[in-house]
Amino acid sequence: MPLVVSRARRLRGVVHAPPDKSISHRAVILASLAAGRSRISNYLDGDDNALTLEALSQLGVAFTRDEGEIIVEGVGAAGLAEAHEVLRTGRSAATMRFVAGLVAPEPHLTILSGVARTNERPMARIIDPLRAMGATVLGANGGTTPPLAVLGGSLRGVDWSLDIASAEAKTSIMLAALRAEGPTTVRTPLPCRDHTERLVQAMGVDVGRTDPTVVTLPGDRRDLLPLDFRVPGEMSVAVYWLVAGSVHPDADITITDVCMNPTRIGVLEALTSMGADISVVNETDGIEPVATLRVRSAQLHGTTITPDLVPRMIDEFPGFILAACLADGPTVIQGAEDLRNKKSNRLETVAQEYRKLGATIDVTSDGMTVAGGARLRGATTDSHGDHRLGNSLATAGLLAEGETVIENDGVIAATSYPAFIENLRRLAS
Ligand SMILES: O=C(O)C1=C[C@@H](OP(=O)(O)O)[C@@H](O)[C@H](O)C1
Ligand SMILES: C=C(OP(=O)(O)O)C(=O)O
Repeated sequence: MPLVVSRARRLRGVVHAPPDKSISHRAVILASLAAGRSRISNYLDGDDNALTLEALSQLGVAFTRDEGEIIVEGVGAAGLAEAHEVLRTGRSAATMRFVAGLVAPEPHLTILSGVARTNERPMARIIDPLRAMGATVLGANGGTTPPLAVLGGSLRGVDWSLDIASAEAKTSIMLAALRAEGPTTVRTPLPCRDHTERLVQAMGVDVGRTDPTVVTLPGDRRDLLPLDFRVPGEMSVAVYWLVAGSVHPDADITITDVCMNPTRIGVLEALTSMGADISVVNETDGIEPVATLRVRSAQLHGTTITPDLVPRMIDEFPGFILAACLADGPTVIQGAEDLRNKKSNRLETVAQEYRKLGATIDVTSDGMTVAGGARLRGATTDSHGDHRLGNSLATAGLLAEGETVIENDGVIAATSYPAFIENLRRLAS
């Protein structure tokens, strides 16, 4: 059913950020390799994360689940079982990339297949390094896209330079490297999310991190220590309220439990540079830092997002661009060409859908120019099956005149934010 959102008279209240999708994937995958029982609490109840659990179960990992808490029985030195059916990865590229790296050190055949858009997403970034480590990995389109077939075995460590700052590719290589012979080094052109590094370190591995773009793992088939970990809330969904709270003329919103990992807070830097009034309170540290954010109405002005900031706000663009549409003056986004490779082609789909609401956006080869100063009017829009676009369009509906309709195939609630619609209605009431 399409979601219909009307302009909010004001936006007030406290919302709790739902669990981080990326960290949820990583926590259960790493726990499956531990020698013993791990406890992961606040696991995201979303479609992508359910597929990661389904894949682990097919690989012989036992777990029990009670609401958001998952007890994972790690396989340790015994290793994973061979899956007898294709592992379904649905719309989740993270599941496909991570599980391919996880199974590569096993002498097993694993087939991974997604749906529709996922089967167009680039996989050479994991296929090439996993092959260099000794796995046989096949993909469609000359070894560049899903479905994937991984025939694993004994791997050797590599020194691999990714030509894109992809944390999913880095994690895929790191998962293979944990059980390879000898050390592995992964280099990225810019710093990108480091959740895997933090969790692996907490599980007893000596992670070498002298530079934020380089990570080294020792390899040599070590067991990981079990994990007792609570997944923090996600910045990439807090962004909807940070943007709505900034650009709505009568707003005061508090968002609790937001992960403040420095590799994820680029959008705070971007919004603050545009004049946003966002305060960070109660910051606590742990494997991941967490804080409460309070945002109040402010007049935003356009900015330039330079390539170095892009990986640190990569999933926030669909929401951030709404702020750019309503700021005074133009915003230029550079170095963001990989947005074409997400759950939708986010340069094209985001521009196309905000234009329907009255925004002026020129897409460039590596980003876009957003004119700013838009007067948004409700229209019928489409999420293109991409939760972050769907949730951003619903957020735009709070600011546009009249009614905004979002065709969304259920993704608005199902992928990353089960309570999104309830939270949106409550803030606007
Ligand atoms: O590491 C991760 O969990 C993710 C990294 C990013 O993808 P890339 O690695 O493709 O940039 C991001 O867009 C994705 O939603 C999750
Ligand atoms: C791109 C995303 O996820 P994935 O790469 O796992 O499909 C996302 O959720 O924004």
